[in-house]
Amino acid sequence: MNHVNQSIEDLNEYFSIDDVLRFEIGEGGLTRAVITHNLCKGELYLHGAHISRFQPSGFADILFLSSNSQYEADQPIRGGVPIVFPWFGPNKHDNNLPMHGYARTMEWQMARADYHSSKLVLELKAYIAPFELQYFVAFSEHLTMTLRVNNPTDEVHQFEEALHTYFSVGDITKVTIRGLEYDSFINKIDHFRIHEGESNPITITGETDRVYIDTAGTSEIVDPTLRRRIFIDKHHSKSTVVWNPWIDKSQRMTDFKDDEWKQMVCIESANVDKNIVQLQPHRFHEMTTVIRPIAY
Ligand SMILES: O=P(O)(O)OC[C@H]1O[C@H](O)[C@H](O)[C@@H](O)[C@@H]1O
Repeated sequence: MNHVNQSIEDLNEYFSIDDVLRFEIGEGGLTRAVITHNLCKGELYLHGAHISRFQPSGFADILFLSSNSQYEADQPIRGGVPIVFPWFGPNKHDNNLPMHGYARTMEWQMARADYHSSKLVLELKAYIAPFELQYFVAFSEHLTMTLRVNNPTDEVHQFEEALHTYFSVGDITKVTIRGLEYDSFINKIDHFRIHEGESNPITITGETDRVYIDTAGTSEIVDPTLRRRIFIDKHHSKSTVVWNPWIDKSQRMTDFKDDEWKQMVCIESANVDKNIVQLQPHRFHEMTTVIRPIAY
């Protein structure tokens, strides 16, 4: 189909699947896919290819979504999984460019929807010069996200990327994050100084904004309040970002409620800073994250 203007009618005609996938107008008039199958419920906005909901059967929502989120065409949605691309944080050459790049505020195009073996796979596409992007999202008992970046040019190009996943937690002060012990990190709230890794799992006791470089392993959120663990597996992601704005920053964020820091933590699968990707001509790079909740 023509991927330029995708109306709700066109999207439903080409991609809807009975009792599994439909398209509708969501918050702020933005188009979203609604996923309902026997293993999970989900939502994905074409604005930013932004997953705003993932709720496997038997669990409360896995993703945090701010009740103050704006849902405006030029703003990122606050919560869910914003895609950070092609730079992380402020642009290093031009401060007027948007924080975290263009991907999270542009309109993505639906390219494919397949349902088999209780797994719904959506493919979305976008173009951010000089890159062609494909985003594969599989909704099942797990949530699997793969960002594929293609370099169709004859030159090497570099980019940073992150799947900036907001996790919903029962009480952030009781949560521990495992899997990053002994790894040193860039501490953004301490003038970007390198801090040595700690032997204990991470606990959040204040504003936290850490970039772990060369960390390719699985992380785990242990949430005794919601009685669940969430495993975060990664492939071809060498950086991990841990973020919670805590009290003061929450009050400064207009699209975030003052007390919502208690109910969320971001664990971001990424390739940033020294792990920036140098993409050779006519090659692609794929970064995958799998979100696996387990009750306990
Ligand atoms: O407010 P945003 O542009 O969505 O950024 C939210 C956060 O994203 C990342 O986690 C960065 O490390 C933080 O420094 C930033 O505050």
